[in-house]
Amino acid sequence: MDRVTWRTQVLFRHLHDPGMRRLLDAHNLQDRDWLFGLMMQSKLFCPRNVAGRVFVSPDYNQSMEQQREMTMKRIGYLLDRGVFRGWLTEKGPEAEMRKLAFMDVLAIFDHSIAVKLGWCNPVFGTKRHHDKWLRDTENYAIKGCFAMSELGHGSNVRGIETVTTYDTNSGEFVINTPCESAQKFWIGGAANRFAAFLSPLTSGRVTIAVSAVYSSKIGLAIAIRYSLTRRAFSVKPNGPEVLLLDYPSHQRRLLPLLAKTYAMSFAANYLKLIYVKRTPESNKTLHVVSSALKATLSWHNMRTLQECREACGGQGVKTENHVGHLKSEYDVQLTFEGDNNVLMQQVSKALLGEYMAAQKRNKPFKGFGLEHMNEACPVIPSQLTSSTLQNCQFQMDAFCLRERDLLNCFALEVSQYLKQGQSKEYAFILSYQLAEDLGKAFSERQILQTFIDAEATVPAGSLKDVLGKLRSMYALICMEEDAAFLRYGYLSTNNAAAVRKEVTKLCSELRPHALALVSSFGIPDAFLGPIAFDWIEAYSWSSTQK
Ligand SMILES: CCCCCCCCCCCCC/C=C/C(=O)SCCNC(=O)CCNC(=O)[C@H](O)C(C)(C)COP(=O)(O)OP(=O)(O)OC[C@H]1O[C@@H](n2cnc3c(N)ncnc32)[C@H](O)[C@@H]1OP(=O)(O)O
Ligand SMILES: Cc1cc2nc3c(=O)[nH]c(=O)nc-3n(C[C@H](O)[C@H](O)[C@H](O)COP(=O)(O)OP(=O)(O)OC[C@H]3O[C@@H](n4cnc5c(N)ncnc54)[C@H](O)[C@@H]3O)c2cc1C
Repeated sequence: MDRVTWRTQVLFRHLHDPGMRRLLDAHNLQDRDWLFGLMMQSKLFCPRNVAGRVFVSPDYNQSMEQQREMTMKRIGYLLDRGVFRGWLTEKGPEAEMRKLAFMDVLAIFDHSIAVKLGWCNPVFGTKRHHDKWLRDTENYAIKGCFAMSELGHGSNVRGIETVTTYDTNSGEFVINTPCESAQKFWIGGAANRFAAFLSPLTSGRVTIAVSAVYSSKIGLAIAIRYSLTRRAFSVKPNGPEVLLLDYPSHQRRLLPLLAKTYAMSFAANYLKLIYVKRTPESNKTLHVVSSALKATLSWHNMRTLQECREACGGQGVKTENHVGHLKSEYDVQLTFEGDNNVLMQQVSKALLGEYMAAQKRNKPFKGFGLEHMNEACPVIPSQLTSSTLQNCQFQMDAFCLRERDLLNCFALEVSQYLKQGQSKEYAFILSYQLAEDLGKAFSERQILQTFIDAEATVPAGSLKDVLGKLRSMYALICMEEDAAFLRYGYLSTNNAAAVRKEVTKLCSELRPHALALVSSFGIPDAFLGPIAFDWIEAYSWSSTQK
């Protein structure tokens, strides 16, 4: 890599706008940096010096038992420094947001420690149980686990077969496993009458959704930094080789994913807020939104990591460059805490329920953000100019039109099956394609709304201008990628061509900001990999012999 590029990189590194980091991380920035520092200063987090730069990352070459042992030692180190103070015993949004911030940071270091901390100490029950168990659980004096899934049933919780009866004589619960398929399975850390019983699952879905976004950020920070120093092929004889991110094709592979990651970062912050401010009345909405975002953000993460891994070529496969390894670590998030496809059914099922209720009571739509359906149906202009395409009202109109039409079609199809004599459950199952389209439309409209809300908090200026480009990139790449826009006629083929052209234009407009945008992720250099920096130095013969 030529020195000029590298010097520019070093200069550029501090050009990221601290305001953008504040907007993305949104809360507890000082707590986050404190915890990053705690991890970077301890040998337990495997600091490694590569060409004068320190990286921290678990040693994934250790055996499972060794890795488990190291995870517990790291937890002990963090416990002694008060990281878990109040996690279970302090109530209220402030304490929960601090815990969520720490979970974000821990997940950036290692998926396993975050899962261990986030899930393996659930304490359900009433005040009596909490008074007795929470303090010792928070101090890791006792460890719990959550044994809901069974060999025969995971998604279908109604189907679990274990039977618990209370023996009044002995004052004990008798837990009976009536058959092989009832054996408890997948009990994390092992070694709950229905909605209320399931609502504790929501906290896990919130933390999975948020951690998935941070995982995407790690992948993109590494892949985009690498694409700003890696060169391949010249375009004229004896000319310099071209920087990867100067190839329009490479921009098209990474920059729409960058825009989506920004959008989903705002959505994740919104999800945390509605979670910490939950009430019994908001439980259902929280369940539906957390189901939609857990599925959408974890799917996005896997797609982003795959693209970033390929964008780094062979270097993306090396464990120390994280991207390939993150794919295997985070794949499970599409399944545990609720299979993504099953959770997306919860979304379409709830929207259908709201639709039927509004029709039955002949009242306006209320809830799940469906209030837009009480307004006049949006009209998409026949000619889409660049300024129209980048206009947020047009973008929201297009997303609302898609959601409104799909919900109407879905409800109609289900009612037709009911008229044919199908049961409600089977009518729902047969209408799965519209249900899936609707779940996607709901999720993407939610995400766009949180982007627009975050953008509105930023005063006019260069930061707001870049955010506007990112929001347009998010909205337009969603329109380009979702066949529903053409299939159901929300966009004409000419309009679709205009959308595709505008995405390419936005790639070239965002290209100059790429390094600043990934530097605003709030992830210290030590948590990235060598190829994000001076990789020739990192892999030079002299460095590798140390
Ligand atoms: C780096 C990592 C990040 C940090 C880590 C943090 C740690 C935390 C996460 C990590 C976890 C690691 C270990 C993994 C643990 C697990 O996997 S635990 C087990 C998870 N299992 C599930 O999630 C099971 C999925 N299935 C279900 O939840 C249910 O079966 C169902 C599909 C939702 C219900 O289906 P069904 O039987 O058809 O009933 P419905 O009619 O659809 O629902 C009944 C009503 O209940 C409402 N409801 C359902 N769930 C909830 C909920 N969670 N909260 C609130 N309300 C809920 C639903 O909306 C229905 O309401 P009405 O329509 O109004 O009746
Ligand atoms: C690493 C790990 C840790 C875990 N930790 C825990 C834990 O601590 N506690 C706990 O209780 N559980 C835990 N689980 C279990 C986890 O919650 C279940 O794996 C998850 O809920 C999915 O259930 P399942 O594996 O039975 O898959 P299934 O429900 O059998 O799903 C298999 C496939 O069927 C599809 N499918 C299911 N239902 C439908 C439907 N109605 N319509 C269409 N398609 C459908 C799904 O989309 C999926 O593709 C863990 C799992 C793993 C992998």
